[in-house]
Formats: sequence, structure tokens, C-alpha cells
Amino acid sequence: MRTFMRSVHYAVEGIAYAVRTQRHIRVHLTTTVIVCIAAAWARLSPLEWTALLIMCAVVISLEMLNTAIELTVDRMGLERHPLAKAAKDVAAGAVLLAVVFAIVVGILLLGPPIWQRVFGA
Ligand SMILES: Nc1ncnc2c1ncn2[C@@H]1O[C@H](COP(=O)(O)OP(=O)(O)OP(=O)(O)O)[C@@H](O)[C@H]1O
Repeated sequence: MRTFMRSVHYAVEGIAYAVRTQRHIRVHLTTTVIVCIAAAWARLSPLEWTALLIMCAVVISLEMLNTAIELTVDRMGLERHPLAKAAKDVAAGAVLLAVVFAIVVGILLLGPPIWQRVFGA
């Protein structure tokens, strides 16, 4: 149990570090809060909430892994290298893909109910 609590403690330290140092993670967290307010206002079903929350979690988690990869690459050496570039670019690409899919899911789920409530059509 002590080992588990220590692991949780280190994980929370990791989350705090990411939030403190990474502007993109703060942007994703703010977006998640806005999406949750919109989902509550649009009265989404539990299944729709699940899809939205999964997408938010995927984006934030991938952004944190992207940060971990950037830190690891920089720790190995700050000189320019094509493999360092590829590692960082692939990690950034993973975040971008997740963000694009999250936007599509958000529009599909939030678009129609918000449109209906705003324009009554
Ligand atoms: N050591 C390196 N060798 C070659 N190219 C690199 C290296 N470090 C960074 N790059 C290139 O510069 C880009 C930006 O890298 P950087 O480490 O500044 O991350 P970032 O995109 O600014 O991330 P963040 O804003 O989240 O800190 C990388 O995607 C990569 O293309």
C-alpha cells in the first residue's frame, strides 16, 4: 500500500510539473472545462459524455507523453540531430492527430444540440 501511495504521489508530481511548465496542457485543461460546460448545457446523454471525456483524456495524456519525450530527448543532448527531430515531430504529430479527432467528435456531438437550443431549429 505504501508503494502504491508513493507511485500515486510521483504521478501527481508529474501532472503538477506538466501543468506548471506546459502552456499547451493548460490550454487543453481549459478547453476540457469549456467542453464540459457546453455538454451540460446541451444535455448530452451519458454515452455522448463518455465519448467527449475519452477524447479530452486522450488529448491531455498524449500532450503529457509529448512533454516526457521532449524532456527525454533534451536530456540525451541539446545538439541538433535528425533522430531527435523525428522523435519530437512524431510525438507532436500524435497530439495533433488526437486534437483533430477530438474537434470532429466535439462538433458531431455538441453541434446539433447547441444549434437547436440557439436557433430553435
Ligand atoms: N535536438 C534537436 N535536433 C533536431 N531538431 C530538433 C531538436 N530539438 C527540437 N527540434 C525541432 O524543433 C521542434 C520544436 O522542438 P521543441 O523542443 O522546442 O518543442 P516545442 O514544439 O517547442 O514544444 P513545446 O512548445 O511543447 O515545448 C521539434 O519538433 C523539432 O522539429
